[in-house]
Amino acid sequence: MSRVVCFGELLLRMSAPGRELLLQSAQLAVHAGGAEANVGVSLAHLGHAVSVVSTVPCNPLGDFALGELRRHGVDTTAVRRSDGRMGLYFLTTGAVQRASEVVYDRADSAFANSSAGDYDWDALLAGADWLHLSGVSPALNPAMAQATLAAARAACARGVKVSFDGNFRPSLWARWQGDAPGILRELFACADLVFADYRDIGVVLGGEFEQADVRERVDAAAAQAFAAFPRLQWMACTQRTPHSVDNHALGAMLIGRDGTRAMAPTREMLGIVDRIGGGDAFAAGILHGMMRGFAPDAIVRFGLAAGCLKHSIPGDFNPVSEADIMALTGEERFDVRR
Ligand SMILES: Nc1ncnc2c1ncn2[C@@H]1O[C@H](COP(=O)(O)OP(=O)(O)O)[C@@H](O)[C@H]1O
Ligand SMILES: O=C(O)C(=O)C[C@H](O)[C@H](O)COP(=O)(O)O
Repeated sequence: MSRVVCFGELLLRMSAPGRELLLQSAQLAVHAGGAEANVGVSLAHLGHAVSVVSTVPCNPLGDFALGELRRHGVDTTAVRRSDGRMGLYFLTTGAVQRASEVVYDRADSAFANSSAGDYDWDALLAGADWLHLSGVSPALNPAMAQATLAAARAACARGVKVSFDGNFRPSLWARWQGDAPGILRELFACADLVFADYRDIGVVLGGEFEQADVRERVDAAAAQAFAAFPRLQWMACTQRTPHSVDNHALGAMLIGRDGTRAMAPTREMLGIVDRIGGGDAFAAGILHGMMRGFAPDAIVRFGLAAGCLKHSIPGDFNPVSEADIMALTGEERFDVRR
């Protein structure tokens, strides 16, 4: 069991029922989420000691979010409570030719209005093996960009490994015209492991990757990332091919500075239930494989299977066990397990 600290915004997802348009009927389903918390919930189900560091408002919405994390075995004692509002996002799930859509309603949330000085990383990182961060937090505003950097630098300074998920959100950066490449470069420089593909590396280092094969683009991007960021050891990413809104193929790669190149065979996912959080479930699967000392091929197969399972589960979280994921990597069986 490892000890993992996840820093980021807790969100509530408000979603239209089934495949309805947003507010087509006067109902919304509510789920707790947020990129880094999603990773934390997965890792707690995989047996790790996880604590989430964040800020939520002192109101019933903040209580709900914390209750959901606790229900999934995540330690919430390091979550600050403050004035302000809960970050929300509204999800309309697509169907047929209509794509899914996310509308954020998170400006001036209690988390977005916190700052670097609110988090005592000496205490928060004591005994931690990994700190997990994502590109969502620095995209919120200048203070959160600094707070995320402070967390990453504190972990580096204390010998805590840093896992950083690119999670590029152009609409958040555009709200304040933040210098995404400059800030993300500083975060990548602190990371041991990044979840990023050639598009993320294109944003961070500039330039485009035009190789015909997507995996060759990832290889080229990884080579540039290892050259630019001496601390970086691993880059992992999925390759998604949407055949339609509900039917995607998902493959995955794990590339190491030492020349390791592991690929998981592509999985066809037909009749996707909910893809939001699939990337976070993948990230948690990769982290789990690394923390358990799996071989690179097994790590990437485990991560991909975790991400695929998430596509079958409504809500942001992927509350599945190691055995659930192993059942998929090992047997390729889809009948009832009895
Ligand atoms: N517009 C974009 N520019 C650069 N990178 C992007 C953009 N959109 C997504 N990405 C990156 O591509 C990767 C895959 O994203 P996505 O397709 O949303 O997959 P998933 O849901 O599996 O995480 C992520 O690392 C994300 O940061
Ligand atoms: O956008 C944000 O700020 C969020 O945190 C909301 C989402 O829950 C995660 O981002 C899911 O991300 P994927 O796993 O890539 O689908």
